[in-house]
Amino acid sequence: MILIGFMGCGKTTIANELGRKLNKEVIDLDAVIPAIAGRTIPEIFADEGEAAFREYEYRALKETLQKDVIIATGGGVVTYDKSYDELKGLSGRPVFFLNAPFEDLYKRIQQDENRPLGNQDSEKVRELYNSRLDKYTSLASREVSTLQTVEKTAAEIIVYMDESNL
Ligand SMILES: Nc1ncnc2c1ncn2[C@@H]1O[C@H](COP(=O)(O)OP(=O)(O)OP(=O)(O)O)[C@@H](O)[C@H]1O
Ligand SMILES: O=C(O)C1=C[C@@H](O)[C@@H](O)[C@H](O)C1
Ligand SMILES: [Mg+2]
Repeated sequence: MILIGFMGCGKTTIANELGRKLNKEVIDLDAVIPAIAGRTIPEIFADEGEAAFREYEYRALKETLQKDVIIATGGGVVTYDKSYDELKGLSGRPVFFLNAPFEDLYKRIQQDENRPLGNQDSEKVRELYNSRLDKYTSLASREVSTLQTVEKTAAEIIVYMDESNL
């Protein structure tokens, strides 16, 4: 399964919880990218720019989709057409859009410096969120709120998987 959604929606956290519960390997694209690029996410943004970051992210996505693992994507994966098309073309693999009100997401991402695009003033980040919403929705097999505990979110996803025989 693949988890998508804006920064701070809980993709990494929920993927790890699902991995524990389902005893399945978890791969976070934000961890694969620095391994491919040989530098951290903020370094890639600062030295090579966002376009280069999106290409690394696309390579990380393609490589990881070969494996039967739980995938936590980065918040902006949907903004790059090649990555979007890759996700759109998946069949038989559920894509969960994790979501919460923008104000909650913004609060959650302030404690972390690994998100250069999240460390801007709230109106800029809100614009980014609004510009991505349709893309998350159009890729989603199911939207799940993370305005509930991590355990409840993971349980909701597992019920959906069971009911859909996935
Ligand atoms: N109900 C919740 N579900 C998931 N995460 C939550 C929840 N409440 C608070 N958080 C917190 O939100 C923060 C962001 O979560 P996380 O890093 O999993 O987001 P993400 O979607 O992976 O973001 P990014 O796109 O930047 O990788 C974490 O500190 C997490 O503990
Ligand atoms: O929303 C985004 O554009 C990003 C989210 C993070 O997960 C990282 O992938 C990176 O900071 C970019
Ligand atoms: Mg993450």
